[in-house]
Amino acid sequence: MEGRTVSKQILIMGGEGNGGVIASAILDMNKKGYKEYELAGYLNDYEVGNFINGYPVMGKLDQVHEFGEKGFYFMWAVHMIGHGKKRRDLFYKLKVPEDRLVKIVHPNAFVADNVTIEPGVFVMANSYVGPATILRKCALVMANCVVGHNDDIGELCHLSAGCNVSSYVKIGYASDVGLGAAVLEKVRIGNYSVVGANSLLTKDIEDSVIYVGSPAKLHRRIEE
Ligand SMILES: CC(=O)SCCNC(=O)CCNC(=O)[C@H](O)C(C)(C)COP(=O)(O)OP(=O)(O)OC[C@H]1O[C@@H](n2cnc3c(N)ncnc32)[C@H](O)[C@@H]1OP(=O)(O)O
Repeated sequence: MEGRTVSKQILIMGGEGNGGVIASAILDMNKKGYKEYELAGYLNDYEVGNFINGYPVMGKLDQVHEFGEKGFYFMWAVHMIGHGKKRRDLFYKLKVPEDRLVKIVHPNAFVADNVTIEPGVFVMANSYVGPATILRKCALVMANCVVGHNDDIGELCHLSAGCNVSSYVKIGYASDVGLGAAVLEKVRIGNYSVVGANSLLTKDIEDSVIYVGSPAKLHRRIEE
C-alpha cells in the first residue's frame, strides 16, 4: 500500500442542487490531481435507485449510519432557503456522525491559514475567506463569495453564490445569505434567518426573519 493514496468514498446527503455543486467540486479536484476524496453517490429520500448527475442514489438519509459503518464519508447538502429550522432539526434527528463528515475546500478558493474549518464545511471555487474567521459545521460557501476576516459563520449556514460578508459578522445557525447579497461589518444575523438575493444588510436581525432590499427591511417572519 505504500505510496498509494486511498481516496475517501463520499456520499452526498441531498440532491442535485447544492449536492450537485459539491459533487462537481469533487470531480474537478480529482481532475486537478487532488485524490483525497472520490464521489461514490448520494443519499436522498426521494431518489433511491435512481441517478443524480450520473451517480447512484444508494440509500435514504437515515441510512447514514449503515453507510458510515461500511466506510463511507459524508457531505451535508440539504439547504432549502428559508427552511433553516427544518434543515437543522433533520440534521440532528439523523445524528449525522461528525467523524464521518469531510471538509471540502476547492483549490481555487483562497482561505487564510488561520481560518477554522469545522467538519462538513464546503467552500467552492473563487471564494475568499479572510483571516481568523470560523466556518462552523456544514456551512456552505458557494462560488464567488467574499467572507471577511474575524467572521463567525454558524453551523448549517448557506452563503449563496456571489454574496459578500464583511468583517466581524456573526451569523447564527442555519441561516441563508442570498445570491449577491451584502452584509456590512459587525452585523449579527440570528438563527434560521434569510438575507434576500441582492440585498444590503446594514443592521442586526433576529431569529427566523427574512430581510430584503437595500438597505434591507423586514420582508416577513418565517413560520416553520
Ligand atoms: C447558486 C446558488 O447558490 S442559488 C441559491 C440562492 N438563492 C437565492 O439567493 C434566492 C434567495 N431568495 C430570495 O431572495 C427570495 O425572494 C426571498 C426568500 C427573499 C423571499 O421569498 P418569498 O417570501 O417567497 O417572496 P416572493 O417571491 O413571494 O416575493 C414577495 C415580494 O418580495 C419581493 N422580493 C422577493 N425577493 C426579493 C429580494 N431579494 N429583494 C427585493 N425584493 C424581493 C418580490 O419582488 C415580491 O414583491 P411584490 O409583492 O411587489 O411583487
